[in-house]
Amino acid sequence: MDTRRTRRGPAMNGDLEGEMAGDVVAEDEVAGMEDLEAPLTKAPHAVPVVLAGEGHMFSLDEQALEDTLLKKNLRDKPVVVISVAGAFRKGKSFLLDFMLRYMYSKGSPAWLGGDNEPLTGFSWRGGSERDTTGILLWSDVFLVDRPDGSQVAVLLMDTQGAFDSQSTIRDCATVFALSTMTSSLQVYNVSHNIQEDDLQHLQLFTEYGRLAMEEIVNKPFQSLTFLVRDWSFPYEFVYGADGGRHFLEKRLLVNDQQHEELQTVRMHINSCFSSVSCFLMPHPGLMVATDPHFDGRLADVDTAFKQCLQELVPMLLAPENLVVKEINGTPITCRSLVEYFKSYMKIYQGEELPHPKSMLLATAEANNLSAVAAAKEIYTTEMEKVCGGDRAFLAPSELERHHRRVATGAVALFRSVKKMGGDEFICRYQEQLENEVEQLYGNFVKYNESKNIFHTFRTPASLFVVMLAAYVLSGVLGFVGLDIVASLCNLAVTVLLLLLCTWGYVRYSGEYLEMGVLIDELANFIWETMISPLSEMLLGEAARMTVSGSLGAALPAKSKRKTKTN
Ligand SMILES: Nc1nc2c(ncn2[C@@H]2O[C@H](COP(=O)(O)OP(=O)(O)OP(=O)(O)O)[C@@H](O)[C@H]2O)c(=O)[nH]1
Ligand SMILES: [Mg+2]
Repeated sequence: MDTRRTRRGPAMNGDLEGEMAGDVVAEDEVAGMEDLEAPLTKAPHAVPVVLAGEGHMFSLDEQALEDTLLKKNLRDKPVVVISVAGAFRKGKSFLLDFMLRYMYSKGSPAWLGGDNEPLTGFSWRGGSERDTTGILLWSDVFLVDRPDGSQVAVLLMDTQGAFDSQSTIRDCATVFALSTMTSSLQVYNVSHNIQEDDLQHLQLFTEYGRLAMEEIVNKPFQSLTFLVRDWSFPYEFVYGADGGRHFLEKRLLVNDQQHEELQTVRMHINSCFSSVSCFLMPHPGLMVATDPHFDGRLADVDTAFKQCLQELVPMLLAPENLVVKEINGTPITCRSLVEYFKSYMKIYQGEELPHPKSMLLATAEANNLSAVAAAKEIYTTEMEKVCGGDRAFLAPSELERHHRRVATGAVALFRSVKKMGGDEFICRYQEQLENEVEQLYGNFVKYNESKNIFHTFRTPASLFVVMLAAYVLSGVLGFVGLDIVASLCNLAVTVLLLLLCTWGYVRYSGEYLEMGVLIDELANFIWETMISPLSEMLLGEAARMTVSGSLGAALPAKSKRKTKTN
């Protein structure tokens, strides 16, 4: 009997202990049928499966996940995953522990428990610092018989609260997205009201989830329930599911008078989930919210809260209300859930997904980027005026002068636009602008060079010069009797002529561009290694001769003058 007690729920209702009747069975009780006599020691507990590691990286404890889900009696059962997510310190784990009580009570009307039982299960506590980290599953997966005769495995999932002081937006988005992607029902725990920022964060996080899903189906996620805690306006919308439905209809209403921003967020939520509902929960009482010694006993909880729990928990967990997890319309078993978990996790550990950012960072980035784009636009337009398609070739020094002038103007324009993010942030974007402008200038330089007629004709000129030289050489060699070498020169003339014709055809037709590039490279090589050094040498020689000639002519005149003055 002792061992069985350890195997039952941690917050068992005394009167329910020992009862096995009903249609809900903790999985290890079924598993245990095979080896009932084996010593059973480990009490049901929360199993961390997604662990928050150093450097804001999450890792998956595959072993723990497999140990929880791949038990013989479970692995091929369709799985129902109920997750609770939302901001930190808002009673998520506390609520999950009531769900555990319900699951362990196997449908008993007295599932809520006795007045003086402390609430145990997933770790919860008072205080202002976060408690839950990563994602945890309850070690007992509950096998439930549904009214249609099918048996499903029910898994409860607790998640790290969002927006605590140690998590980045990316951390929050990852936990929320992972839990939404792997659950059939996501309970979005919000406080007091459904505010616009709650909707915006939901939009951001679900979009982050959608990115990681391979095939985007119409509705990537299943059910979403907004759970509004500490609802204070029952005179407008009554507590519970009914009031919640009316309240949500109003909150998610899309109409033409709304700003586009408000419409988009609502349409996004409707497009992401197959069903969306809402439940309005009253305040649980001051003892729950403020007493450091409160241990979860019902005696200290307000009656209205308890009444609502009696409505909420069966609404989520009663056998007839359970919805099997589906991905792309296919029901998922515990075994496939393990695989999905692994592959989703890999995507979030990789670097291919964009990093969600805080609102300020995203806005600052957007307005700095748009200022960069405007400045680049000005630079391009002004430079086009100087050396665009309809302009003639410009001397490189002149082009550079214009570049300096226009680039300075573009940077000045960037600086003059009002931007968010602070000086250091803005400087980064200014540097980016300067680099991009330099790249654009590089393109303008190349474009300008292509307009240089000498540059354009460098290839045919090089080929022609070599061809002429080979032709003359072949004549001279033939004349002195070196016929074999002369024939080789003639062959070179033919090859060069063929290359010249091919180059002309490529330029004219725009076909076989690779061949054109090869011929250009060959001609460039000839130019750089033969023609250019030779012409420089000849020009240098000619200049030297001219200078020495003019000096020679000038010297006697100078000496004449000298003698005259003397
Ligand atoms: N005001 C209020 N407090 C609640 C409610 N439910 C639970 N609490 C209290 O909120 C505190 C935090 O409860 P937890 O369940 O640990 O909250 P959590 O959302 O899991 O917190 P993290 O794990 O840090 O994200 C506890 O002191 C609870 O007594 C509620 O509906 N309203
Ligand atoms: Mg918690």
